[in-house]
Amino acid sequence: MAGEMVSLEQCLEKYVPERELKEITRILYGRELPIVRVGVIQNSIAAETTAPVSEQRAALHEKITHMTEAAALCGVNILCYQEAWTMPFAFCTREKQPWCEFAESAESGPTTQLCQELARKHNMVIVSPILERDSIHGDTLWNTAVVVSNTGYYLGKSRKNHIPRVGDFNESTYYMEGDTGHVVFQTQFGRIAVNICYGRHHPQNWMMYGINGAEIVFNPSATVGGLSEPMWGIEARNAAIANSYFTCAINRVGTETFPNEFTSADGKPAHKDFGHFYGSSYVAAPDGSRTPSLSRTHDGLLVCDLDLNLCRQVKDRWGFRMTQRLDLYAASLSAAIQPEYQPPVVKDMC
Ligand SMILES: NC(=O)NCCC(=O)O
Repeated sequence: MAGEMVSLEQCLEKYVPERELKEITRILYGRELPIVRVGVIQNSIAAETTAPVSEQRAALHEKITHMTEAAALCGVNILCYQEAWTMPFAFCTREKQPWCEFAESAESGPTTQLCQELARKHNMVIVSPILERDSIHGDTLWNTAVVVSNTGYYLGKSRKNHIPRVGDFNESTYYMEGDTGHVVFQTQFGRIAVNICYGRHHPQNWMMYGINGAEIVFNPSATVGGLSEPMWGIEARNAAIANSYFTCAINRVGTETFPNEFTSADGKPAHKDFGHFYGSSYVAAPDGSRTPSLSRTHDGLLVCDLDLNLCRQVKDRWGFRMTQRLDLYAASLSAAIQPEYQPPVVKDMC
């Protein structure tokens, strides 16, 4: 009906000054729940892998800028991109050039600068996983997630703790296991952490982010159907349950073809691609619920509202943290890593 009021809230927002509106909202609806709107982006590469490095990166910068604008229109507070989002996942080739040229400074490289601009413009925390070059420490390379605050400030970085040595994931010749531990970033929208890709197979890696207080753990990934798809829906979801926090699993999409053939060291013919990156990004909650997946084949932005109160509510209900027995495992693990360790196996001698 023409002239009909759309909603009470819209009317209040239009006419009541901000400070009074806060108080009115509290009286009408009770205390403000810390709902956080999270976005995750999965995407294919944006140029041929034979194009100059600067062109490939610029094309991805452009694509992700547009997708970030879409996230901003949805009111996203925290946005995370996929693993090594500025480049094709070229580590399968075992060639150093030109792929190492994608590496850039976590603190001041062009990608962090772009994220700072976007974060500031959209009042959004951005998690940006890149190939890092650390020129302070001997020009070393790392697989790193940069976290930029919603003010555009560089908050810090978290490096990939577990490096795959499986199938065509030959990453260990490019960078070493991360040395940043299990850092948690206290942002304006919640405490977040980043468990990069292969780290999702290690329950103790997820566990440490929980111990350090994370409420949301992002898992930016690059993984292919032939290898990990049956595990995909289980691991991040199980981590959310086991650690009483939210998890966001993000995988790239598409098939990336490289100029030179490589083998998978399995006696099979050489080939030029990794297989299909199956996307299927999703978000899981501490109570075991989860969103549907994004597409297996298309770029996508998943937007999800998280009530961070659920972390404590699930802790109180299930008591997984209270019953965790870290003392027991600390002692058992300290013993198990000793060279002279004898597993307590009771043998039937009859
Ligand atoms: N990028 C990466 O660590 N991939 C490893 C394969 C997997 O964990 O599924």
